Parts: sequence; structure tokens; C-alpha cells
Amino acid sequence: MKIALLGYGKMGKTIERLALEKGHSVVFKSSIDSSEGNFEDAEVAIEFSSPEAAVKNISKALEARIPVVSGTTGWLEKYDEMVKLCEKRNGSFISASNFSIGVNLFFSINEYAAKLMAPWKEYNVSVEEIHHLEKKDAPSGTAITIAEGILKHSNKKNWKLNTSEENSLNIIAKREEDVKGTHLVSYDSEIDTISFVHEAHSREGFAKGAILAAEWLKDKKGIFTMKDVLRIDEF
Ligand SMILES: NC(=O)C1=CN([C@@H]2O[C@H](COP(=O)(O)OP(=O)(O)OC[C@H]3O[C@@H](n4cnc5c(N)ncnc54)[C@H](OP(=O)(O)O)[C@@H]3O)[C@@H](O)[C@H]2O)C=CC1
Ligand SMILES: O=C(O)C1=N[C@H](C(=O)O)C[C@H](O)C1
Repeated sequence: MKIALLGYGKMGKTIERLALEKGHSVVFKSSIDSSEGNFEDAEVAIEFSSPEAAVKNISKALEARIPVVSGTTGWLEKYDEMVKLCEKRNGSFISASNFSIGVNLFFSINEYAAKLMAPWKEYNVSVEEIHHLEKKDAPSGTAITIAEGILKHSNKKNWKLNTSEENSLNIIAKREEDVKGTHLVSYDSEIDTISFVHEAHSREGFAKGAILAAEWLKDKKGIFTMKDVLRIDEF
């Protein structure tokens, strides 16, 4: 598979290493001010850049009719715009807040737990995420997906960052040196706490999942999610 890497930072470089090990080739890569290779040669684009660059990068791939896998977080207010463009160009598009298999299983565990806990009003649910100091967005895209999963089954109205409002689901975002990505869901009562956590040990899980998504998407048309790739049923 011939890959274009749109964004060649921590994730772009990890994806390149693992993709080459799998026998794929990288025909194009771009950063803020530089690019190398020939974009038109790519069979699929994998986009991990920044909230400011994501829409431009995804549009560039869709306009060129190159299937695009996007992992960038913090730009999702423009998601519907990208879906429309994908439909207009009869293209192929997957965006996910987290491509790791473990986190996608965690999303389902989280929804199951939310449904189970819904009648037990003595428990207050909260979400905590911890990431490295360079992360630009807060809360993390993964924490937002987790919160949306909880809100499907809860009587809380919305999620908010660092809130004590009873009607809002509190997301706590912490930044610490070199943390790859930790997400914790807690149900607290006066009597006890139930919590479950996903901790990424490296960026390899995100990168492997993005390559898997690219292999899966390459010859398909439409807009998909990681649940389609991993064949995980919706709750
Ligand atoms: N969905 C998932 O599974 C995961 C998502 N992410 C998300 O992916 C994104 C990238 O993460 P990461 O690789 O760690 O970040 P880095 O900061 O290490 O890399 C970002 C890359 O994007 C480039 N870039 C930044 N701004 C622009 C711009 N305006 N135009 C063109 N290129 C730009 C940077 O260029 P330069 O090198 O010149 O600075 C760099 O190459 C983040 O949004 C993060 O939250 C991260 C891990 C997993
Ligand atoms: O910026 C990161 O590093 C990560 N970002 C994603 C997010 O915002 O959820 C996924 C992962 O947690 C790493």
C-alpha cells in the first residue's frame, strides 16, 4: 500500500516505522512548512497533524480522490463539512478519536457500564484523561468519545471540563511529562468507587490501528468508523 503521511510528527513517524515493517511504502510526507514525495502516487492518506491543519489536509486528500484516515483531534466541529465533501467527491473517510484496539474495546466496556449504572443514582460518574505536555487540545478526543458514550445512558445534560455542576459530566484533563494517553472512568458513591482505566504504554497501538484502518479503507467508498473496521457492534 502506498501511503501519504499528512503530519509527520510523533504519530506520523511511528506510523511510518510500523508501515514499512509491514511492507507498505511511504510516498509522501508533510509537516508545517515542508513536504517530500509525490502526493498523487498515494493509495491512501493517513492524517495526524493539528486541530488547525486537519480540515485542510483531509480536504486535500478527498479532492484528490485519495481515501483518508484521520486521527487528529480537536477539530470535530467541522466533521459534517468533511462528510459532505467526502459524499460530493464519492470518497472514502474514517476519522477516530483513538485508533487503538484496546481503547475501542474500552469504548464498548464504558457504554455497557454506563447502561448498567444508570438506575443507581447514588453514583456520580466522571472522566479523567492524562496526556503529555505538548498536547494542544483538552479534553482529549478520546475523553469526549467516552463522555458521549456515558451521556447516551445518563440523565446528565452534557459534558464540561473541570465542572462541579451536578447536571454536567465532569471531564478532568491533566498534562504530565511523557504520558502517552491514560483515560479513567470513575463511579463514586459515599460508600465506594468503581473505576476502570485504559493506559497506553506507547504510541504503537494508535499507529497499528490507523494502518489497519487504512488497509481496510483503501478499496472502499463511504464514511466509516473504527467500529466498522473492528466489527464491534453498536450498543
Ligand atoms: N486518533 C488517535 O488514535 C490519536 C490521535 N492523536 C492526535 O493526532 C494529532 C497529532 O499528534 P502527534 O503526532 O502526537 O503531534 P505532533 O505535534 O508530534 O505532530 C504533528 C504534525 O503535524 C504537523 N502540523 C502541525 N500543524 C500543521 C499545519 N498547520 N499544517 C501542516 N502540518 C502541520 C506538524 O508539523 P511540524 O513537524 O513542522 O511541527 C507535525 O508534523 C493530535 O491531534 C493528537 O491529538 C494522537 C495519537 C493518537
Ligand atoms: O495527543 C495525543 O497524544 C493523543 N491524542 C488522542 C486524543 O486526543 O484522544 C488519542 C490518544 O489519547 C493520544
